[in-house]
Amino acid sequence: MRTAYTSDQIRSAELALMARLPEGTLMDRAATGLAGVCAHLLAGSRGRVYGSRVALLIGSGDNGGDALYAGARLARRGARVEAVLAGSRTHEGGLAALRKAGGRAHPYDAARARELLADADLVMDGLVGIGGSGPLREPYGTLAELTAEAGGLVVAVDVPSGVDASSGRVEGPAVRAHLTVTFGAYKAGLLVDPGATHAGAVELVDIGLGPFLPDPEVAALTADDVADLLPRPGEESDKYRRGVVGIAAGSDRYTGAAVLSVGGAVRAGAGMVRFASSAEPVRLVRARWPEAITTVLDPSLVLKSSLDEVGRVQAWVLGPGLGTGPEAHAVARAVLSTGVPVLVDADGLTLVAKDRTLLRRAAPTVLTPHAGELSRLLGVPREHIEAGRLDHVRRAAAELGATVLLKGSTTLVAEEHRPVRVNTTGTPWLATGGTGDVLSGIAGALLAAGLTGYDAASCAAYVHGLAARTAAGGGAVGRGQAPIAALDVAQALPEALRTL
Ligand SMILES: NC(=O)C1=CN([C@@H]2O[C@H](COP(=O)(O)OP(=O)(O)OC[C@H]3O[C@@H](n4cnc5c(N)ncnc54)[C@H](O)[C@@H]3O)[C@@H](O)[C@H]2O)[C@@H](O)CC1
Ligand SMILES: [K+]
Repeated sequence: MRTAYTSDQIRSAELALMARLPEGTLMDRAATGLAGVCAHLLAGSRGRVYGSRVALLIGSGDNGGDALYAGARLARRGARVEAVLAGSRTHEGGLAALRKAGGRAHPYDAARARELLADADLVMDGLVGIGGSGPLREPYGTLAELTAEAGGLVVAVDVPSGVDASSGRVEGPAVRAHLTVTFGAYKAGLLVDPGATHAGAVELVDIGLGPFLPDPEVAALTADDVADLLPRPGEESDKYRRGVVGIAAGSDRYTGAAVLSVGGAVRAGAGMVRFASSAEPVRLVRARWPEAITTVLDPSLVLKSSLDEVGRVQAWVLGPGLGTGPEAHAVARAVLSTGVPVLVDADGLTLVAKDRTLLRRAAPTVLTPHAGELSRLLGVPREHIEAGRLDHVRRAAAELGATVLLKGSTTLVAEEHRPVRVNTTGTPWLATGGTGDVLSGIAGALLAAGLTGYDAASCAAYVHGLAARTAAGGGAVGRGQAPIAALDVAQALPEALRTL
């Protein structure tokens, strides 16, 4: 499990550790690690550190101090290191070390800074770290924007300046780094968008904080964690014990979502899929997934809130392509009044946004909105959700009394009193119609197998992202990949699952 923390949590741990160590030890560890990573990068891009050009952007706090000491180490190895002093003050020890090692420092000047950045093989962003708050003030904002024109690699020190370390929020200009070298522990804002995108790859330098860290605010499952959580059939398993998932999806108008959701469930290993809908989606699901047991729902029975004709299930998926009219509402009421876990997606979310009483139930509920759907559920503008994904997914879980999986470039899963789980798999190719329907089926199959809502949602997100990468051609994004269709993701599930 990769764990991540807020700035306050890191700061308290640092204070506890610092009290046990001689002054300057932590900064020395941080700067040594930072210089090592930068030297490695320079050796990779230029062949050697000697003679390479390094620009340092230095703010007034200890983040600048880290960059200055690391710059001094690179200068001692023959790099030409020049620092732009942007703050009202500068870390004295760091500045002295840089000068002693032959590095140079200049007061901020926009034209000069632009030249330095354009010429540098590597830019170190030491403007602000975990001490930053609010949008970057000048001249930091301008410098952050200038890093976009930098000719070489941009390395953020601890946190990309302009990114809120605790939440990943970005308000105004912010550094976009190729790599962020972070100290002691991951900051939550490095794993959650938009912060995660600004951070680029993240490298952790151990400074000994481990024993002093509290419970994390954010966690990311690794492949091993997911492999441990995924159900595997035993000798005495049969299709019922492996989990029967009911899927109430599709309508005569929207049929594809049903086929995709059923596909996700079948391929993710459901013991059995029971599909209930109107005649046309049932016909199409039978044609595409003969494994599914189908029922054409009789509207009069649904209006009486009876789903007995469908047969027993251990969990329901409700919503993809269901429509939002009175009949869909009746289906939603019938499904949500059962005593089994229910995953609500797509049109199901629109229905519960209009009628929150549907969510008054004792069994677990998992909601899987994207930002637009969450905006309707919470009555908050979509832009606010996008800018503060971590805060809003937490709020939704508390307010709606459900496990909430917020889809997007970094998918988040929140449940009250648990760390928010952030998904690390996936690919930008996933941003295509129907992939969410496949996800609903995967998560439904895992719920039916007995995973908690929290584990089912986070494992489903992981496996879905992995299958998407597999379908696209491997890796996150880059050459050698091709666009994918939603059904490709369902089809790639077995190959992806075999790697776990
Ligand atoms: N505390 C520790 O034990 C360690 C801290 N380290 C480094 O120290 C950093 C934290 O240092 P500090 O607490 O000095 O804080 P920072 O250096 O992160 O930033 C604080 C300074 O930035 C200014 N500032 C804050 N928000 C701003 C904004 N929006 N625009 C412009 N200026 C802004 C503040 O006025 C203050 O001068 C960490 O991120 C890490 O890089 C490391 O050396 C490891 C050990
Ligand atoms: K920084």
